[in-house]
Amino acid sequence: MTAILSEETKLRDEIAAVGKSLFDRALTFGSTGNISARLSNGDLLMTPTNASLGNLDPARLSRFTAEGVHVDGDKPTKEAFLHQCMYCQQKLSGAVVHLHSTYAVAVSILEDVDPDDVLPPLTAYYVMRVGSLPLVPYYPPGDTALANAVAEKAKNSHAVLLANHGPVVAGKTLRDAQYATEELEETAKLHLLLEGRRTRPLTPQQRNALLKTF
Ligand SMILES: O=C(CO)COP(=O)(O)O
Ligand SMILES: [Zn+2]
Repeated sequence: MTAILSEETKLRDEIAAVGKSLFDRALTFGSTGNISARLSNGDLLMTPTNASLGNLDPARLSRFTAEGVHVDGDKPTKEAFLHQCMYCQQKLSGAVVHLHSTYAVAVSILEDVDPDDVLPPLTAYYVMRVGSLPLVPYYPPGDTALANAVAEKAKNSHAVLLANHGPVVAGKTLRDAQYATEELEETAKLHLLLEGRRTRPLTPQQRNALLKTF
C-alpha cells in the first residue's frame, strides 16, 4: 500500500511539474491541453476539465480505475475518452499529452497535407520520438465521435494530430510523451519556417534506419 501511495504521489507531482513546464514555455494556453498517466495497477490520473496546465493541484487530479470509472478528484478533462482510447491502442503507453501548441495547430489547419503522415522526416529526433503523424478529421472538443476517429489512427501511431485542434501523443513514460510532443511542435515550426524553400528531408533509408534503432 505504501509503495502504491508513494508511486501515486510521485506521479501526481510529475504531472503538475510537466504541466507547468509546458505552460510556462507557452506550449499551451489558458485552460487548453490535458495530461494523463497510468499507475502500475492500471488506474489513470488525468488533469481536470478547465484547469490551466500551469497551475495544477496534484491532490485534485482526476483518478479513473483501469476499467475507466471516475473514482476520485475533480471533474475530469472532457477529452478523458480520447486519452483512454490512446491507451487502448498503444498498450505499452504510460502517459498521454494533448496540447494546443501553436505550430502543430497551424499545421493541423493546412490544406493539401498527407493525412497519413502530416509532417516530413526533417530531423533524426523527430523520427526517433514521433515517427509518423496521421491527421484525425475535425470533431469538436469533447465529441465522443472523436474517440472512434482517434482509435482508428492510433492503431499504428503513438502520435496523432487532431485537425484544427492539436496533437495527442502517447509515450512509455510521461517524460517520453512530453519530449515527443515537444519534438512534434519544433518540427511543425521548422516545416512552416521552410515553406516555399527546397528542402532535403531524411531519405526513406535514413528514416527506416532510425525507426529500427529507437
Ligand atoms: O484541450 C482541451 C479540449 O480539447 C481542454 O479541455 P479540458 O479543459 O476539458 O481538459
Ligand atoms: Zn484540446
